[in-house]
Amino acid sequence: MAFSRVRKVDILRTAAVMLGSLLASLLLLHLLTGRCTSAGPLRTRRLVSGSDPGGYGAGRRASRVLADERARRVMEAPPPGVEAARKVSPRFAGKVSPLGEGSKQLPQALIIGVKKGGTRALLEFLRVHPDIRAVGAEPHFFDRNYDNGLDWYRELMPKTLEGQITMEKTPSYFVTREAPARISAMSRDTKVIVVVRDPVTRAISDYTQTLSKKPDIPSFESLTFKNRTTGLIDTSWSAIQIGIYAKHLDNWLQYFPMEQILFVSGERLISDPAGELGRVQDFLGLKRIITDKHFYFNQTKGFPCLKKAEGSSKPHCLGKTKGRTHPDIDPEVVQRLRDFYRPFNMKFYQMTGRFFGWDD
Ligand SMILES: Nc1ncnc2c1ncn2[C@@H]1O[C@H](COP(=O)(O)OS(=O)(=O)O)[C@@H](OP(=O)(O)O)[C@H]1O
Repeated sequence: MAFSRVRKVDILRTAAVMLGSLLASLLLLHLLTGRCTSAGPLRTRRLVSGSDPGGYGAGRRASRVLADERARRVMEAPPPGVEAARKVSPRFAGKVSPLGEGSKQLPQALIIGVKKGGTRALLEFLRVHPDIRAVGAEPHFFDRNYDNGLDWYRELMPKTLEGQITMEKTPSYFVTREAPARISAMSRDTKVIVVVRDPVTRAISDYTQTLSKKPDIPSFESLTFKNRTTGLIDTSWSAIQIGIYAKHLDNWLQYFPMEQILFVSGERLISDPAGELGRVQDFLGLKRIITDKHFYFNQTKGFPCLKKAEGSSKPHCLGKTKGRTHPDIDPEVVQRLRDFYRPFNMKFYQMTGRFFGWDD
């Protein structure tokens, strides 16, 4: 009797110990799972904007960590059937390479204009940033090639790692009526950047480019006016039309809030490239990696150049077609154009909240 009571106590004690350790294991398992889930996706911004003051090194290290993260995600990817069943937004539908070197994404940021504003300089400078990947040529997707479809467009893009920003520049988007609606249909979150320049110098620069291709065109002065004697400006001439920034911006504001549009001063991009690049990096949510250390002023070219271009250790200035000598234009015509643009410029300063100083 006594013996069987002892046995019963033993059995109960053993059962209690087993139950206890089972509960402890369950608790441990719960804690571990909870921890993994709450870690969530690795955010690039946190990685690149950490306190490591390593400049380029920090950015590259961040990209390496991101590559590891990408590899981990590929390893953890659900079976193909499960993934296919998920509704994937077009932006993230790029194929992931089995080697983990990235995938093509639709751009999250675009340089939309203006023609002759300094768009090439801005893109070349931005490409130095380790978290920006950009296509070199102008895709002209939202104006000329829209019928080719988003898959065609995505295919043009360079591969990116998680957290890197894909960009392209096509300066004609700013003046293309359909562009904002189309870009918004791709993604309402797209960030757009407009490099603006004094509309009078911009018009002359535009004309200089056309003249270099077709030396027989009429003079700038004669193209400017519908009727020179009455002084009526020909606003249908694209060189003039493009500079009515307030009008084009109105169209963009139908689709994008002002916070998603950044205006870069084409003049300051030349006089203080690092300053303007600082604003652009902030706008894109990137660490300010491109600083004045990256530029030098090339006296022969008369423009700022990169000490090291993207993927090279050599200094790099833009090509011969950037920074052309402009023909002399009749000062009276220049003055007439200044008078013409002044009210539009004032409206544009008001709309953007930035004074560009073209009317001093
Ligand atoms: N760093 C640097 N180097 C050379 N050129 C520079 C630079 N920064 C701005 N710019 C100005 O860029 C003007 C050309 O603008 P875009 O690149 O937008 O032209 S285009 O629309 O792509 O044809 C070009 O216009 P032009 O001077 O009339 O040729 C330049 O004034």
